[in-house]
Amino acid sequence: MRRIVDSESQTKSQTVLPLHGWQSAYELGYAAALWRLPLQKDKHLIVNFGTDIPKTKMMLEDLPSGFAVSPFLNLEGEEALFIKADLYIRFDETGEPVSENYPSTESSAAKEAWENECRNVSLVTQNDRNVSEFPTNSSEEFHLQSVKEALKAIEAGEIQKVVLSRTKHVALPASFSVTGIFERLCNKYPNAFVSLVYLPHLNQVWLGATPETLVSVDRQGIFRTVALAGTQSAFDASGQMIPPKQAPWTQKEIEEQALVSRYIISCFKKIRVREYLEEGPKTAVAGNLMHLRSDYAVDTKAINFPELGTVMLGLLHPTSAVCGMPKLPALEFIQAHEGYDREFYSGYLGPVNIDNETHLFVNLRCMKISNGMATLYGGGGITEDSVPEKEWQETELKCRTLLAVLEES
Ligand SMILES: C=C(O[C@H]1C=CC=C(C(=O)O)[C@@H]1O)C(=O)O
Repeated sequence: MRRIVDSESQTKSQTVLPLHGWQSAYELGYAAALWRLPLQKDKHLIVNFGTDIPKTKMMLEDLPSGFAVSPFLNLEGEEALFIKADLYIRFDETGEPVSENYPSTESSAAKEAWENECRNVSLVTQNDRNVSEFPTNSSEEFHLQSVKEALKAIEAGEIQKVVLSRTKHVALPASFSVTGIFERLCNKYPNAFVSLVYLPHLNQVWLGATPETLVSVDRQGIFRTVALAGTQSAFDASGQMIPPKQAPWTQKEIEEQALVSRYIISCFKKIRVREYLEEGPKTAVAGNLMHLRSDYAVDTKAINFPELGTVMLGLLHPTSAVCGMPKLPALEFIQAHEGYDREFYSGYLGPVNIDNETHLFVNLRCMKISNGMATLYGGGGITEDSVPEKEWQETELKCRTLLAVLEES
C-alpha cells in the first residue's frame, strides 16, 4: 500500500501525536487502532507489535486490554480478531498524551522502532479530491432484484425482515490520507464512534463513523445496548435540517425498529434479566441521516451479573438491525442473495478492557481501504412494507455520505 499522508506536521519531537502514532504503526506493518468514542474529545491509540492477530473468543472478563474486530459472519463467536494492546495512549483534545500504558514488555525493540518512526514520519498535505467510482455487481438492478426476492420470502412467511446491503468501489488518488479522513469524521460526526484500524495480515484499513452501540460496559458496571433502525434524511427537500422531534416516521420504519427492540428484549428474556431500563424510541441524528433508537441499560453490579456483556454479545450479534428476523433464515437469505462477502462490515468493533471499560459498536457507515481502492458499504432493512426503489435510494444515501467525506479531502 502506498504511503498515507496528512496535513498536520509533527512539531513535538518527543510527544507522539495520535495520527502520527497510527501512521507510524502502519508504516512499520504493526496492527493498530485509533478511535474516538461518541460525544468525547479524547482519542485513543493501541498498537500491537506482534506478527499475529489471533481470532479470539470474546470472553470480555478474561481478555487483556485491546481492540476487537469481528466479521459479520461470527455465529459461533470464534471469528473476532483481537488486537492486543502492546501500547495504549490516550490523547486529549489538543493531541497531548494524557495517559500511557505499555502492557507488554516483550517487544521493546519493536517499540523503539515505532518511537523512532513517530519522530521521523513525514507527513504531507493531502490535496487531491479526485476519487473515481467503479461500477460493481451490486448495481441498482441487482439490488432491486434482491429486494424483490426478499419481499417474496416475507410474503411466503419465510422471514419477517432481512437487511440487504451493497458496496460502492472507488479508486483513491495517489496522495490519499486515511488519517485526514479520520480527523474529518471525528469533526463531522461528534455522536458517532469513529475508528481507524489497520490489519496488516489482511492488508486492510477499516475506517468508519458508526452510530450503533452493540455492547458497552462502563467502569461502574452499567451495561448498554441500543435498538437502531429506520432511516431518513436529516434534511428536507429545501436542504433545511428537520428538527428531530418533528421527524415524520412511517409505519414501515416504526415496525422495522420495533423488530430490533423486540429482538433485544427476547435476548434479555432468554437469560432471565428483567431489570433493564428501556428508553425510546426517539429520533437519533447520525450525520445527515436520522434513525429511530431505543436505549437499554442494566446495572450488572446491582443484579450481580458481571459477565452480562459477554453473554449479551453472544446473543445479540448479529442483531436484526444488520441481519433480520428470524436470525438464521435471514442470514441464509443474505448469503444467497447479496452476492458479496461483507467481511467486517456489519460485524462489530471497539475497545475491550481499556481503562476498565468495553465499548463495542456495530461496524456501519464504514469503508475498507486496500490496494488503493476504497469499498463503501450501505444496507437497509427490508420488511413487508418496503418499496424496492426506496430501499435502493437508502443504500445510495448511506454510501454517498461516505463518498462525500472522501471527496471533501
Ligand atoms: C445496515 C445499515 O444500517 C442499519 C442501522 C440503522 C438503520 C438501518 C435501516 O434503516 O435499515 C439498518 O438497520 C447500514 O447503515 O449499512
